[in-house]
Order: sequence, then C-alpha cells, then structure tokens
Amino acid sequence: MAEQEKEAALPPKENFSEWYNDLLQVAEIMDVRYPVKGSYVWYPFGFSIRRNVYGIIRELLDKDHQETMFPLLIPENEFMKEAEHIKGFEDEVYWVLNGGTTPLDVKLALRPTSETAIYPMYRLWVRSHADLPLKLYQIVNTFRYETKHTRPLIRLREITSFKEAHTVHATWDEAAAQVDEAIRLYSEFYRRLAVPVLPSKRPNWDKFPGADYTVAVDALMPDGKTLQVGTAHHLGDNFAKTFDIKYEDVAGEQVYAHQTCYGVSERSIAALISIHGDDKGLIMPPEVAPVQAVIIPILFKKSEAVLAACNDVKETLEAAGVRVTIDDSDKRPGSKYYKWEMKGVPLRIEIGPRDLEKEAAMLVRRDTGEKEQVPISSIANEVIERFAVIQFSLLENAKENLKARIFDCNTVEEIKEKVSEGIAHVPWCGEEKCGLEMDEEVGAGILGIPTDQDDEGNYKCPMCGKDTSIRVYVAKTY
Ligand SMILES: Nc1ncnc2c1ncn2[C@@H]1O[C@H](COS(=O)(=O)NC(=O)[C@@H](N)CS)[C@@H](O)[C@H]1O
Ligand SMILES: [Zn+2]
Repeated sequence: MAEQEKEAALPPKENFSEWYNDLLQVAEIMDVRYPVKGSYVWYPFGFSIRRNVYGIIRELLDKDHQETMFPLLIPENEFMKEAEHIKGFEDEVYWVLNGGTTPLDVKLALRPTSETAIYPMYRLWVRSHADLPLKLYQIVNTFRYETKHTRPLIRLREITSFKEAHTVHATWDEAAAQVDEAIRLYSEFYRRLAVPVLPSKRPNWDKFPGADYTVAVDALMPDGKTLQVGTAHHLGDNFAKTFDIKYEDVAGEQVYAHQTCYGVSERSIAALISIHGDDKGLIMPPEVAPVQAVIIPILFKKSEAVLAACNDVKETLEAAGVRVTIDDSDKRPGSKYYKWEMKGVPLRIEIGPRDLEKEAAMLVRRDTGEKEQVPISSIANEVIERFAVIQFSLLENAKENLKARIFDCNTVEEIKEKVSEGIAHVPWCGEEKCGLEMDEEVGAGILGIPTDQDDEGNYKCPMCGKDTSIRVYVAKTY
C-alpha cells in the first residue's frame, strides 16, 4: 500500500463522523473510492481485522452449528412466496434480468438475506423429528438497495460480511429458547470484542418481516446514537407454512416446524473501531488485533546488537503465539510510533542500547500510554499479561461509558434532552400509538424492552399518563 507520505492528521474523535471516515482510510481498513454506491473495498489490514473478528463468531457458532453456503441468486417465485417478507424487502432487493444478451425467463433476486434461498432446501432436508434441531449458518455477501445514507461498515448496499444463521425446531418454545441462545452468543461475541451491547425486544412495528418477534443487540456509538449490531428473529411456523417445512413427529403425525434466524454483519467491526479508538487512531483489543505487538529498535551506535536483540524478542513472542512485527524501516522513531498507534497496535516494544545494558525492553500500552521497563528474559509473560489487562480495561471502560449514558427519563422534555447524548430509559404503556407518537415527538426511536433485566416498577407512560410497569430504551439510531 502506498505509505502515507506526510502524516495525515486525523480529526479529533469528537468530530466523530469525520474521524470515522478519515480513520478507515488512514488506518487502511476500507477504501471507499469504489465506483458503486454502497460497495467498498477491504484493505488487507482491515480484512485481517475481519478475519480475527469472524474467527471468534465461527468459534462460538461451531460449538453447535454447522457452516455451509447457499446460492446468491433466488428465483422470483421463491422470493415472492412469503407476503410479509416481500413487503419488508421489495424496495431493497436487486434483480438480475438477463444472462448475457438473453433475457431470463425467471427473474433472479440477489439475496438481501437468505430465507427464500434456504427454506425450499430445508423443505427437502427436514423429514423427521430426528433431523431437528437443524442449525446452519453462512457468512456471505448480501445486497440491499438501501435508500438511507450509506456508510462503510455501517450501512452498505453490498454487505460483505453477513453472518446469517437459520435454525429449525420441533416446537415454538424450542425456537424461543434458540432466540435467547442466539442473543447470549452475540453478547459473548461482543464481550470478546470488548464492546458492551444492550439486548432488547424490538416493538412489533420494528420486527423482522415475517417474524413473530425480534430481539436485537445495540451498541452505543461515540456520537450518542445506537447501532443495531445483531438481531435474532423468532419466525414461528410462518415460513414453514409458506415453504411447507414439515417433520414426522414421534406419533407419526406431519407437523409444521418452527424456525429462527439471526445475523450480524461488518457493523461488528464498525462498533469495535468506533468505541475503542481515540484521537491518535485505532485501539485494537488484543484478541482481534492483526498486529498485537510492534518492536521498534532504537538505533544509534551498537545497532547490530540492538537489531539482534529485537529479532530474538520477535522469535520468543512468535513462539508464544503473539502476532508481532519489527519496524526496522529507516523512518525516525516518532513517525513509526505515529503509524502503529494509528493502526491500534495494543503494545509497542522499544529496545535501544540503554535497554540492552540492562537486558530490558520498554513496553508502551496503546490504550493508556503507560510505559514500563521489563526484563527481556520474561518478555513473553510480560507481554501476554498486558494483553489480558488491556482487553479487560477496554471492556470495563466501554461498559462504564455506556452505563453513564443511559438516563432514566419520565417526561418528553427529559427524553428529548437526553437522546442527544445517549439512551433514554423510559416508561411505556405498550400501546403502538404512544410508541409512534413518542418517536415523533422526541426524534428518536424505541429500541425495545430490555431482555437482560426484570424491571417491574410503577411508572406512568409519558405520552398517555397510563400506569405501566415496563420501561424501554429510546435512542437516536443509525
Ligand atoms: N445495509 C446494512 N449494512 C450493514 N449491516 C446491515 C445492513 N442491514 C442490516 N445489517 C446488519 O445485519 C443484521 C441482520 O439483518 S436483519 O435484517 O436484521 N436480519 C436478517 O436479515 C435475518 N435474516 C437474520 S440474518 C442487522 O442486525 C444489522 O446489524
Ligand atoms: Zn401510553
């Protein structure tokens, strides 16, 4: 990649939108110059973050799911089968009309999501209760003709990293348990990225097209808006009836199956970058950092000895499983620090003649800037210990920041004021009319009813004044 000649200055993070856009380029995450709106190009560095992040979701899913891959093209007759689903996607789906110069006799949809590609095959695969539960997932690109403002990693027209799981169960309750399990798995996935998320049950008007209900996990972005970073849907037997997915139960009866589907996308990486970064650039949690440690030789006289020591340290760390590199380019140390801080490398290791005299190395944490000299003889343990400390500290800081920006509100005025900073925790009577009116009045949406806390209290709906025992999260969203 063309090295940044002069050091491009990053706007301060408080100008979040500019900071985010510039950082994607300067840190070489995604190149937004591709000539199709809503399609972006992964730089290799960005792609290695994606590899590490999706390695975690695969690790979690592979415990009791199987990965596979279905075709991208969906014939119109299958796509148009489930009425709710069509209504929800008809404005977003791309169609292929020709093969070369030959018009196709059946229009083909580019999958916006894969229910209508997968479920005709589930109809063939699911025969008996012994085939259940069936839990498959795929990580593919999907296409949605988004009309809202497209943004790299956040709102793409070609979603490049769409992980969608589709499960089949014998009963509604088993499918409901799977939705809970999906949200637990997503919460664990985001914990590994040091990103705290809020799980909540979406209001009916905001559920997935064709679903009985939707539970989502939201992350709070630095600008006070929330980003939906994962969703799990209970599909009831709606799609089973449409696609005739039945199994023979133990009594020999033919029974419609119950299903779920749940997905995350590269928004997971958008949240990771946005929540942990600072004015100097990325701060990568060690678990997913493409480069976990960078060794900077401080070269004056005796440089062979310094370089030899740096290579020894690199080999020792590699043997301990650390993703490490030496920056022995002829740039001055300051511009090396700048480059690797921009790329969010969790630990810098400085080794110069003075360190050598003490057979030590200087460790510098990217998240706090803390410097500490450690003996080279125990460098692997020192480095790995610090990774755990950094990982924990990034998550704790993010949790505190989230907690500090959830505000209990009881009046419309309070909600209006607080949703510009973060998330309002608001009583709601549960009526759609009040929900939509609130949305209208405060310029922010109901995220949903939190699923990770039982919050039975005596409240009054701020719109109609009715007594209610439930409170919901309300926030401006991406
Ligand atoms: N245009 C988009 N760009 C990036 N990510 C998106 C986009 N649209 C949706 N997502 C992400 O993809 C997740 C799943 O999308 S979804 O529509 O909610 N659900 C489905 O498509 C279901 N079939 C489960 S996979 C969302 O929670 C959101 O995090
Ligand atoms: Zn009300």
